[in-house]
Amino acid sequence: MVKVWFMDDEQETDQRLEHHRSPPDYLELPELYQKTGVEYFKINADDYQNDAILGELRAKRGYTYDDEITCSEKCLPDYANKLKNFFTEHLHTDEEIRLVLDGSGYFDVRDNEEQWLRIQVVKGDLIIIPAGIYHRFTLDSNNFIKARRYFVGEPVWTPHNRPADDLDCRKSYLKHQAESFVQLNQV
Ligand SMILES: CSCCC(=O)/C(O)=C/O
Ligand SMILES: [Fe+2]
Repeated sequence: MVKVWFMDDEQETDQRLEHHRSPPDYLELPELYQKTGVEYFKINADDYQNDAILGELRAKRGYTYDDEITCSEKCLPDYANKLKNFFTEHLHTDEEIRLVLDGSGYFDVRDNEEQWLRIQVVKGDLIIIPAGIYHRFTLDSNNFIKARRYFVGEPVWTPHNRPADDLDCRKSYLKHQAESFVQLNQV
């Protein structure tokens, strides 16, 4: 099962370590969604083409493009540079959808109080990172992940490094999160 935790503030040690707080402070998935809008689904990675949850997601959200990315020193062209860019805090104008087929890694997302939440993804985890949220990605100490990427229309992978607060997608994201917070607190 996917694990999510608040990160420590340690910046001198290896980004591939777990970076837990002391004591470790975990979040459940509903809390992750409330704080960030990140969505999570469990998929059968060995037979993802026939997975009903993925099929429904693809139809409902209109994913028309998919491909595969393998991040390892051997498989990823310009490995060091790409990993450096993945770990630079950024956002995208579209959702980032990743299904892990093999290996593992960490997606870090900023919560509503600017704290880093670390999402550990392993085989079968599908996450949807909303457009406009600041995030980053790193391999863990296994140095290997293979994932499928999904997109609506022609894929745009461009990362907008922080600060990117003037982008419409950032404003929409913040508005959506603020409205969800109000709704939640009215119940
Ligand atoms: C496991 S996919 C590599 C990371 C990536 O594509 C990305 O955009 C990170 O923010
Ligand atoms: Fe990204």
